[in-house]
Amino acid sequence: MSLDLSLYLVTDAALSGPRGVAAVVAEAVAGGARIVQLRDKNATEAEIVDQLVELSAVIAGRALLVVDDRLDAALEARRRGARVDGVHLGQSDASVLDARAALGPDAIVGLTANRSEHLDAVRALPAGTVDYLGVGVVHPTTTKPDHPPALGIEGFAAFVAQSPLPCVAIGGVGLDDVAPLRDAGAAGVAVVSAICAADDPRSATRAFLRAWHGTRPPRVLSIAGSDPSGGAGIQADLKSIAANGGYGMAAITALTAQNTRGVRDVHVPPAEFLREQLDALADDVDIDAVKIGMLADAEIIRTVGDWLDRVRPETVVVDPVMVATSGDRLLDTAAEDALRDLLPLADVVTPNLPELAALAREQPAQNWGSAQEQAARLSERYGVLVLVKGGHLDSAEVPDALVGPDGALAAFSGPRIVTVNTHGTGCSLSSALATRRARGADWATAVAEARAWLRESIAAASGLDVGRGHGPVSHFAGLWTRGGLDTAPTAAGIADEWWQRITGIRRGIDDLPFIRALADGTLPRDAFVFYLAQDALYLREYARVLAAAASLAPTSAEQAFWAQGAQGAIAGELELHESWLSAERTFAADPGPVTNAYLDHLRSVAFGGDYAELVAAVLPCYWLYADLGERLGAGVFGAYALDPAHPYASWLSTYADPGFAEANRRAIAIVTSAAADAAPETRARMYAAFERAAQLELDFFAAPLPEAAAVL
Ligand SMILES: Nc1ncnc2c1ncn2[C@@H]1O[C@H](COP(=O)(O)OP(=O)(O)OP(=O)(O)O)[C@@H](O)[C@H]1O
Ligand SMILES: Cc1ncc(CO)c(N)n1
Ligand SMILES: [Mg+2]
Repeated sequence: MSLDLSLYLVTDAALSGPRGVAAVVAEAVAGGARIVQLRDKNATEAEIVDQLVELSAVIAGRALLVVDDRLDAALEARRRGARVDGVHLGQSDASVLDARAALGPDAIVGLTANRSEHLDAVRALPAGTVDYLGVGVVHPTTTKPDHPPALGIEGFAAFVAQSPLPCVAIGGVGLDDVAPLRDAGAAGVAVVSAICAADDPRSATRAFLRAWHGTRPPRVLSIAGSDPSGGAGIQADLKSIAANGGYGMAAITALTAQNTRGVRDVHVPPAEFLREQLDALADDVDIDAVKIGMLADAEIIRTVGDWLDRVRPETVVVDPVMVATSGDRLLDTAAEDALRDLLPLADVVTPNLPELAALAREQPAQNWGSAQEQAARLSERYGVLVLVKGGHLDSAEVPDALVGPDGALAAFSGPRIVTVNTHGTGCSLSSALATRRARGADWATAVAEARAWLRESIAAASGLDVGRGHGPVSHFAGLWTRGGLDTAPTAAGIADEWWQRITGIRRGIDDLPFIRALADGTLPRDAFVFYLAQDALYLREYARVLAAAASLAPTSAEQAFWAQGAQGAIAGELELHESWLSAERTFAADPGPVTNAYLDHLRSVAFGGDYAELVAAVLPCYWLYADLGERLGAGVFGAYALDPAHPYASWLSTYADPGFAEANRRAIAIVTSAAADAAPETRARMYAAFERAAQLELDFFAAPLPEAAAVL
């Protein structure tokens, strides 16, 4: 193990209290202490040997173990099989030369020093005799009653500047001293009472380490599967960690063949190789946080659990990848049991609703309140915090809650972003959470920060245009924008986003009684004729608006397209209307309130003279009718809609016509290209005009048949 002196624990039996030195050492090492000095001036040689044997077992190779002064005890403990890495000697203790000779070249030999003559003596020694100097006391302390005058931070800095060896600051070191001592050149800080007397030595140790590492990016390890599409798995984890200020590493548990539309195959390398990956890292890198994702089977899960139990990283987040988007369970029973056994080794587990139910061995919660109660039971049972994710709720808001054994500790919510690009959101959230925590945030703050980053990434996902299924989030969108690397969204990405953002409207249209009855032919004739009469009035004005778009078009091709659209609205579609309304009566109806509202919207946008905004406003009429016509013509609403004997077959065939579909594709391309080229604020106005028109399309279909309608 490398000589990491950053957090050097010196034991004190009295301060450790009834729980004992070994318990304090176990917690401090779990908190990240990487070197421990057993120091007990009152113990006998035999007692020191026994303590070294006990501490060696407790530390289990996760930290270096040295003993203060007692060279013989170190040798005896080694003879009894203990791992004792070295000794720390005072100026009046055995000579460092004897210690080096007795312990060998790989041992750790430390020496107390605090005067310039001590440095002269060290310089006179053969190179490699002493590995580090313990320099203090920094402040007056009771743990070393006979200490020399305190150096203070400045005195320590002056001494370090003269020292040929790494210097560990010792004596009265408190949390506030850590950064100044580090900045003064310390190789580490030796802490006694601030950890030995702490109620929670693990947290106290972590606090010292956070103070020592300051803004160094946390080293975050993802233990997960590979997703070649980059949206989930270790690929998403590494991007999420980096985007949230961490240094990402990854040990791969499984290889998947997947894309934005699903998983085709999974290959699971031998668990032993995963162990090799994990040990290789732990032997070399101090890992600040671990995020655990896809673990394919029980053996893989147990391998990770054994490693976690040995290494005890400061932060562990488990994202239980147990249920596929399709709802299929991804793990067999043995693996699910093994995953439950892993939970006590984690700080937080981040299940979505199906995964929460699976872990709790209960039915899926039917509402958000019961989901949080289920999470509290899981938290209580396994001693782990639960970030229950509400993304799968069919609600306009997307809630998440950080839940402990007594219920929600923090609740979060925000409007659902209407998009299909949510592949890997769970992976990304959990990795961001682990990173934010490792940067020093408390859990609730870390969740809030991770959510905010993820929201920004989801919202920007349409700009990536990756795959034709559920696309990935844009992990660096915020950084790209703030760094001037803003990538304008693509036309395809905008089409996807706009279409998704009106999902509610589209579902609303499909659910309308008018549409249902139109599809199955049960729509009363007078209701249909009323709709057609209003539509005729609408189309006559719509044709004028399209002509206005033609007059504003920036290219002749677009001018021709909109002019042709105007002609089609008057000739082609009205032909249908005249067949029902008779030529002389086609425009006889009075425009209803919705007809007026829709035409007012189009006219006001046309009057504004902004071409991009105007073509966005006319697009829903193309897109929603083409979509409806295509699905009716495909039998989505029932095969009867395809029957030539259908009472409204002429309407259905007009909007299922391939020519209309082509015109729609062309209109989408023109509008979304204009949006992609537009400034963000213009793009926002375009979308607003588009969404307003889409809503008016729904209102138009839903317009109730007036009691005394001038039905023709
Ligand atoms: N459409 C959305 N709008 C806003 N936030 C979202 C949306 N979808 C997901 N999120 C955020 O992402 C988090 C995780 O997403 P989700 O609920 O899909 O988890 P998951 O099912 O585990 O994801 P994955 O399939 O990647 O594992 C949610 O808790 C929520 O915070
Ligand atoms: C490798 C991998 N891990 C996690 C998920 C969950 O999104 C996925 N799709 N692929
Ligand atoms: Mg998930």
